[in-house]
Amino acid sequence: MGMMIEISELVVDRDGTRVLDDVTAVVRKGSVTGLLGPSGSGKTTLLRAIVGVQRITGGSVRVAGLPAGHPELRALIGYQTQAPSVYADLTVAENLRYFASIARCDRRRVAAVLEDVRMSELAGQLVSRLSGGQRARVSLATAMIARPPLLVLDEPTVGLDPLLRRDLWRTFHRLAAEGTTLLVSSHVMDEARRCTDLLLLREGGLLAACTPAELGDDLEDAFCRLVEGVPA
Ligand SMILES: Nc1ncnc2c1ncn2[C@@H]1O[C@H](COP(=O)(O)OP(=O)(O)OP(=O)(O)O)[C@@H](O)[C@H]1O
Repeated sequence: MGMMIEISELVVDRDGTRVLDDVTAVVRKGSVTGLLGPSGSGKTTLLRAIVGVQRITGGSVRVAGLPAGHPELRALIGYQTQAPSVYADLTVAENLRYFASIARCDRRRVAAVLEDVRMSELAGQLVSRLSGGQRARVSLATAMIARPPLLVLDEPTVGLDPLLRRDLWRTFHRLAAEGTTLLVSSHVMDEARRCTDLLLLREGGLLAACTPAELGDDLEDAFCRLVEGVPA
């Protein structure tokens, strides 16, 4: 299996502070890779570097064989930031139709993607009248509308109840089975179990690249030990 993302000796400084320090990692095509780490460990910054919106100090980031930020990558990557990026004064469906037209994709995708995020019943609702979790799901749907081969999702399950969370992870795996690569950040260690591959960050450094099975049964404990540098 080929690599969708190749990160080599990546260094990022933000406002004079080293935020990522010598990160080398890969994301396999077709994987559901979890990017996990405590708050402030650099997850968002790493995702930004992959999407090509982060100035980097050193090293390299390549996506589908091209340098991150290359114009050709724009159509290949769906990015969901932590801040829901949808229009409050439009309905759910209007938002999706708008993003579909920008991405020049078939409007018939709107119904399918709303079903994916379990928002079909609220299609006619104004976004300003949605809950935070519902708004986040509309935002996720906009990232998925054009069926990009790579989805980069920054904490997509924050604020969702367990059922929705489970549904979304099922959707992620269905997309992966259809050939999409997903890179999903989370600070909830429990979600690590749902990933095929894991990248663990601590204080801007890559702590481990492994599978959930390699961490053992008690993920929370394994993670704390890794972060604290305690031998298992
Ligand atoms: N715009 C910025 N300018 C300077 N430093 C920043 C900026 N944004 C974030 N940082 C710093 O970079 C470090 C990593 O932040 P980042 O947002 O990448 O972490 P994170 O792991 O995504 O955290 P969280 O889970 O809380 O979102 C933090 O120490 C943060 O203070």
